[in-house]
Amino acid sequence: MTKLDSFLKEVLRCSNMVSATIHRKVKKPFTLSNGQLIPSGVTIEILSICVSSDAGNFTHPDEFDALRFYNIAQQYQDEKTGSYGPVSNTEFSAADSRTLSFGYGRHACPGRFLASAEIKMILGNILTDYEIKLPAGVLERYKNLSFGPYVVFPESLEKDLDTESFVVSQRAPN
Ligand code: HEM
Repeated sequence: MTKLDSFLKEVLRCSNMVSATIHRKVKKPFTLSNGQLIPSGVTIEILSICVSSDAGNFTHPDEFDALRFYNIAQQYQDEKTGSYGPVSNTEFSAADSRTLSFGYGRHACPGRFLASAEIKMILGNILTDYEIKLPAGVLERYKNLSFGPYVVFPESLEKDLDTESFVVSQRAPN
């Protein structure tokens, strides 16, 4: 399960549905350390995609590494107890300042634990009951398209999703 956790966290790090999270309406004006005034009434947001792809946070941040967080967690594992300790933040459902996938701090997503459990149940069923493969001749995943702050399927893929993009067949019962 720790490897699935790592895989899911890396999927959100690399292919989040949005490139910006933590939107806030400014109630009182304030000034940044570079002198820029942020007036009241405007909406600000954090470009989380810049945080999660920062080389200061992750080695080779542009690569998809399914075991990235699993390997980070190993560094924090207590040899005696086997637990990973609170500092690793490598669980899929952790609100993590290096990815911001679920936000961070007081307003971090409260639904992340439910989302994590649901996604794992769905994936568990798919992996148990189905064979999944790319269509013949296709060797890599389609490229994400960005539309404003949103990451969307390429238009052609939406049409083909059921038939061609993933060849899915149900396993015969044992
Ligand atoms: C993979 C699935 C999900 C992702 C990636 C996600 C991500 C986020 C993000 C980035 C925020 C903004 C945090 C902020 O502004 O600081 C948020 C807030 C929130 N999410 Fe989720 N979320 C997911 C699933 C869910 C589910 C399943 C629920 C409810 C059952 C939920 C309920 C909420 C609520 C109520 C807030 C507002 C929290 C607040 O403002 O205090 N989310 N979520």
